[in-house]
Amino acid sequence: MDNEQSPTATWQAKHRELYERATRHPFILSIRDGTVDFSSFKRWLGQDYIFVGEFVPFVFSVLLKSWKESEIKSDMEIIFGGAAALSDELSWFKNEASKWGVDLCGITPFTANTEYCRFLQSFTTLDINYTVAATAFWAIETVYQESFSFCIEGDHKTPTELLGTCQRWGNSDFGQYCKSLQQIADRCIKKATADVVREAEEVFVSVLKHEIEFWNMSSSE
Ligand SMILES: Cc1ncc(CN)c(N)n1
Repeated sequence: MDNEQSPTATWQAKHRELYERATRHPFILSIRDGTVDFSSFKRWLGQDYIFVGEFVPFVFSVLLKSWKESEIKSDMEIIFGGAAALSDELSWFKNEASKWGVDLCGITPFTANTEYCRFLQSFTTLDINYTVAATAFWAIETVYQESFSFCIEGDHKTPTELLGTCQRWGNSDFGQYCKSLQQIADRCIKKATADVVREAEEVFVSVLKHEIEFWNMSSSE
């Protein structure tokens, strides 16, 4: 990052309590300390497969906004890299579901998931600008990166069966990708009007709240 303050880092600090609840949720802590209930993990797996199905059009809508609104060519390359990886991600979910005996066809989304997916859909309209959408995209990916990387850092007791899942979002390449998304969001926010900056911050907070609800849904009966 350059010497100037990063707006997204400022928001991470300002909303620290919420940020911690999203990235250090009891569900994640239970994976890290090895006490996770595998039925919760299976619930998360099925629900997240549905979520990723909705995340695909969201990411492509960010890509389209970047093509239309960004003067920096590399933004599109970074976002397209993320979009292209989702095909592999959906295959990973199918493979993982068959390993765990989760029937992906028979899954009904829970309320928290439906509401998060509706939130994602709201970004696909043309009136949401690139700055706001790029902020949401960075925040969504970063919560997973910070959560799952914590499960494979230091003195963890993550069950062997879950290491692949944690590595999927916790690996350093994914971390680097999230940093690139953060740089995109920061650059856009620094140039945006006060109204857009306010909207982007609200969206950041909304992502954190949706992520917390998503973890709650996964870990509760
Ligand atoms: C709920 C949720 N948030 C984030 C991600 C990471 N793309 C995900 N797969 N699911």
